[in-house]
Amino acid sequence: MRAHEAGALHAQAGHRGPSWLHTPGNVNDLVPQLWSGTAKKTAEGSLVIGGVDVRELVAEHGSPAFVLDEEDFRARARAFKTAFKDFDVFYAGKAFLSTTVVRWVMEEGLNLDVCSGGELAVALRAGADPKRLGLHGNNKSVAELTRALDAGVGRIVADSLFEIDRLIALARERGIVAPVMVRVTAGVEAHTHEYIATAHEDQKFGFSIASGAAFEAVARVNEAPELELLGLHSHIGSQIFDSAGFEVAAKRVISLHARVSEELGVDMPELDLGGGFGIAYTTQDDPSDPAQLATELGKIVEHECRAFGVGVPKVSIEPGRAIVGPAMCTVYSVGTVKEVALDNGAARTYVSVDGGMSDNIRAALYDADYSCTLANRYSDATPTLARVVGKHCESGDIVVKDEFLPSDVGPGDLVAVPGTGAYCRSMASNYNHVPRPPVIAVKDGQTRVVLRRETEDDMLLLDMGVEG
Ligand SMILES: Cc1ncc(COP(=O)(O)O)c(C=O)c1O
Ligand SMILES: N[C@@H](CCCC[NH3+])C(=O)O
Repeated sequence: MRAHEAGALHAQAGHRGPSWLHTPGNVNDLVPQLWSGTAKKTAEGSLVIGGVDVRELVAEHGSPAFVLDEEDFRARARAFKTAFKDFDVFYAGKAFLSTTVVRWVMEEGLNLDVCSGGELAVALRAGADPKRLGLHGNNKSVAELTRALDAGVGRIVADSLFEIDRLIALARERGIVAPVMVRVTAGVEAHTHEYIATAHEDQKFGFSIASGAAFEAVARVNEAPELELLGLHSHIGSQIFDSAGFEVAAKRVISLHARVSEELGVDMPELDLGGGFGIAYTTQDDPSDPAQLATELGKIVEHECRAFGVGVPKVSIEPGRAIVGPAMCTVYSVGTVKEVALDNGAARTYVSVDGGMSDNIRAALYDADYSCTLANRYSDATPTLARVVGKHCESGDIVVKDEFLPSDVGPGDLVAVPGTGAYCRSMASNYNHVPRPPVIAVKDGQTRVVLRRETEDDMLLLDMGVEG
């Protein structure tokens, strides 16, 4: 099919014709930048990742399933570690965490950022060195803080005055000095979805630099003998492509760093610029690679430190999505297909799969875009503009808003969605009592269950009304 015919197809579907879609001509091919490094299509059209054919993976483990490309995950972690050689790199576990992943992160020489007692428990259970852990959160409980202090976590990122007081009290009780960073808000409007931007003034995280609250918090930590002031922490948001936001944030954060040095006489040894580096969900997204990011961030920090006349502290970053996002895809089975007439006389093909918003809430929550491919066979049927939807009792249960799929897609086919490693399994729910899918690592033709599939029995175990 030619481009003008593709345009006609868009028009037919009443669609404004987004340029990120696969062109119908390559509907059987993968768009390499959206997939993990080892993903490829066989001549028969089936998707192979880590040397494992997803048809066999589904035959053994069922669907839906998250497929985690171990080599790709490790390569991305290593790329950050290598590029940011003068920085510390903390993998942000909120994107996806399991004990296996903690071990990979540690083996690749990265540190780990956790943001709850649960994530901390996974890290400790995996045998992570507590000194290489950082604990975040705007409302950490006393139990979480206690556990972190008792474990000897390397840094606790303080987010409120109440928490600073709690840390002082807990450290005093234990006769220890707690290592603390102070989370600040730089007042940056990051160019991302409102719900995943975190450095504008009107939100719950951190202490405002502009209002003076951040300086007061730093002074409070500094004067407490029970606390060791490590430095400032700033995270401007997630899925960000433009380094301008980091630049503005770094300027404001380093200005505060310099003020602390001048007025309190303290040279804080560390500075954390957070995570947030965007990935390609569609061909419209053009992310920077770690080497570019490292060069840009390194220059920004050096320039600002020189401008403010302070030494360059040890800088750290916290990428989550950029490491695990592209390393995983989700494989679904198609259950049913419907052609639905639109008001304008056009039609839309709804392809229903066996998962949905319970394993990927991002389309419903952030209007996120994804792409997909037919994963079990080659098809030379005419491409049709399809919407991939889940099985939940909710019309917003959309997995992929628009994608070309062969028009003969039907029950029993497999559809794979790339880029689902970050904030999909980790934000999964049991909505409609649909069990959460497993995460299956693949490497060198072998599969390894990283998280097993949830069962109905797992869910019923919580139901105290169950008799017998
Ligand atoms: C404090 C902090 N660090 C790191 C991250 C990881 O962000 P991303 O996965 O976008 O790299 C987040 C999440 O947005 C965060 O809140
Ligand atoms: N959960 C968000 C990212 C923000 C998470 C951490 N602050 C997403 O899926 O994009």
